[in-house]
Amino acid sequence: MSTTTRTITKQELEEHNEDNAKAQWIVVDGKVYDITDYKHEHPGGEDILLEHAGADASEAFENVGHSKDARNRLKSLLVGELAGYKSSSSADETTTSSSSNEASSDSSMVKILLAVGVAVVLGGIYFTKIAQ
Ligand code: HEM
Repeated sequence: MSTTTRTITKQELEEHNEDNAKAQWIVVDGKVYDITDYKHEHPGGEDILLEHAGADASEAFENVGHSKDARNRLKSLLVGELAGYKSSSSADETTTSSSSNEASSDSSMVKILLAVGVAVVLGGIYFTKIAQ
């Protein structure tokens, strides 16, 4: 049985570069994929995959506009997740995860409290003016 949820350090990833005769890995969107066997089958060629071995290929992968088929193929090559991965694209700003939803609901609570505070102050000023 393979362990698909393994966490891979940047150092471990970098060791699996094109000079590693045993296994080469690439990263797409924070996930590490084993291209050792797949590189021979890749329709875009072996060299282009090896160029990104041991590194993040997210941008290159997206730029090609790979099909759904290609994305499905990725799943079968998964080794694990890259530790401490931060997306270099802005894609994660538009696709909200449940954790960022929590964070944004926190900040909208602060906005509501601020709005109520401002309303109370303005109301207070208004009524003191009226009372004069
Ligand atoms: C393990 C990761 C990758 C997988 C599984 C993969 C898979 C595929 C597949 C299935 C195709 C055929 C077209 C399609 O279905 O979209 C393809 C084409 C292509 N791939 Fe990848 N790819 C990977 C990574 C990359 C990377 C990192 C590059 C770097 C630029 C790349 C460059 C290309 C190019 C240029 C083509 C077009 C080939 C042509 O139409 O002549 N691929 N890839």
